[in-house]
Amino acid sequence: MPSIQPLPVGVGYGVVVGIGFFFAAVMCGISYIQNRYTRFSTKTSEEFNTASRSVKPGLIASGIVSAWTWAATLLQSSTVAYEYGVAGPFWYAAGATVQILMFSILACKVKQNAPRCHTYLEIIYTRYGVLTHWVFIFFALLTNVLVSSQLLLGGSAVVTSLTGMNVYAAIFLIPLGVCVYVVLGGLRATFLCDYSHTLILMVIILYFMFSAYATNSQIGSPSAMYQLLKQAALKRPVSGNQDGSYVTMKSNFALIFGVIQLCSGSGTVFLDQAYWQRAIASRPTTAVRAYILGGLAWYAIPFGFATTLGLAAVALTDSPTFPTYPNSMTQAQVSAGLSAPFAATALLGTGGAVALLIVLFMAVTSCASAELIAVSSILTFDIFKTYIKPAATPEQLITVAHIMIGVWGLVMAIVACIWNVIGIDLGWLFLVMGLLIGGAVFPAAFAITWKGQTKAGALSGAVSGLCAGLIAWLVTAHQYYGSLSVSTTGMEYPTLAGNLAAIMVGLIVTVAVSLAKPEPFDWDTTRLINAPPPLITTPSSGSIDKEENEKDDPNQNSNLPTVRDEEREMREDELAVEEPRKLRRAFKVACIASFLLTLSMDFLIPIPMFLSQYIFSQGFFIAWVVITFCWVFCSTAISVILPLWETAGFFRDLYREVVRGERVGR
Ligand SMILES: NC(N)=O
Repeated sequence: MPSIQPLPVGVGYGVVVGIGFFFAAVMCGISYIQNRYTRFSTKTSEEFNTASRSVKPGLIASGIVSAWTWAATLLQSSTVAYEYGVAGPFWYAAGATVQILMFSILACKVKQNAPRCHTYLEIIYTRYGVLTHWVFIFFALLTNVLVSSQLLLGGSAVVTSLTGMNVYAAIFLIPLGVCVYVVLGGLRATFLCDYSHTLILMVIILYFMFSAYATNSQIGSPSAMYQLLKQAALKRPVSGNQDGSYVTMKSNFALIFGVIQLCSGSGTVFLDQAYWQRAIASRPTTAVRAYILGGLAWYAIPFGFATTLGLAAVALTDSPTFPTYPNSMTQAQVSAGLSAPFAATALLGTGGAVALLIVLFMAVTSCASAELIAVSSILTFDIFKTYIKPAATPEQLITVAHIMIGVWGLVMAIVACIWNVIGIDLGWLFLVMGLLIGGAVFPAAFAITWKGQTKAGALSGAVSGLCAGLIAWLVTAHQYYGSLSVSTTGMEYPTLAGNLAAIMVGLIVTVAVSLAKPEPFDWDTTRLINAPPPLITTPSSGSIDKEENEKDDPNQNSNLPTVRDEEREMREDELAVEEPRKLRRAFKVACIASFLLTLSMDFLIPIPMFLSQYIFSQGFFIAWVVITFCWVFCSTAISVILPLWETAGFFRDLYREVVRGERVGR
């Protein structure tokens, strides 16, 4: 791949290895504090994989933001901004936010119908048995392998392009530090590292935004950006956009991209254990709030980043500071996701390149940590515990979970190498992913939301969706372009056809087959997943026996104020779980909020702007940029300030315990 290197190779190794191991050291410290001063020990399997189902909504929202922020969220969103103008970031963000909002419905249903599951595949196994379980394990792991390898593909392309670091070294070294810190900390500590990654991400996005729209000598204001985009449209008009303009929502290819994004994002959220794991880790009463907040906060990341760097790449292409000057970017560079790194370098020189490298590394590692622990849970609970050793002890489960994190780190690196060797880039993989997994989206979602779905419906929906997606994709590529190659199969129309066919056939077949031969089902079956045996006094009985609890407490610290607060919250959570009707209100909120927000983001705002063929005036563009800034600030408040505010009491108690050695409750 063509590369232009503003940074020395040592910076590449420094960021990839140095920051990775810095976070591993931070994780050691966090795990020590957690084991010493909280009720939750990282040495127990339940805590390692589910964070004891006790995480508050701000931290869950921050974890959702960080898991859903891929390398592509920064790179591909900037690519579509570079290719389609303002409509690209809009559709990237709107097309991939709605799935997180919709997932709030599933999060609530998990708490109501399977409150003690570790993975969504346990629900499939309990409802539909072994064959369907294996089919959905296939779709789940396919989703994880696509997402994980795509992270490394995009991340390594940029590291190599900016520093000249060997691409294969980058692919293997990026996950190394992440594996170490996930093994050390488990899910809860991963949330805390995710939080710090999100904080850095937000600061750097704001750094780029203020540079491009306020201080930079080459652009420096929304009106200067507007004028530069107008000039760019005269030299390089956008095909399919109204008058070739970069500042219009009337963009045919951006709309097509938005539809692909909607389909593919549905697969990569609904079939990725990482998002179920965040729902499972949530406190039952706040899971819905966490997903709505997480979705709204995430929207600002691709929207703010690409409205800045993607458009800056268009505006600065003819500037001597642009790395490819006097040429434009080649198609290979665009598809590899290099418009954002080139724009950062053109805007801010070496500082911009370093900031871009760091923000990208944060995105890749925080999402990789979510993928590692998600896959480790599937391999541990759905394969090892279900089929290899059903009587496994918690110690054996946690050992397997640790080993599987290493195994998956290796798998993701090997698959990313394969993509590199056969010439698959980020852009191709991004458009094709959804059609491979889309068939299983509705069958998986219905497994927890619709008691009318049958085993035959789930199985036939997923498999026929996959077949339909593959056929529609390949036939359309052949019909339109006369041959099947990496280039023709990565074009907009074939990938659109494949994505739509997979998801719609999956939906229609699962509903039709289930309704054709209904089978009775009661959610009590799934509510029993991992339920404690009767007659044993546990916190879930609603009456915590303090002595028993202290004996079981692996940290032996139950007289600490921090621990007493945690126990009180656990009692409240157990009551909510025992009485699922209490979650009905949350379910209503999830349905109303997610449908209204989806309707606004994907229809009421963009479609009239598309149909009216409106080209932004300078004033409208300025307002657009102001809204972008406001959204990024709100997102920072949700994902950075809210978790701090929620845990202020815990940190106050912790301070007293650590500094004053206090051990009695208030
Ligand atoms: N997570 C995404 N689709 O950027």
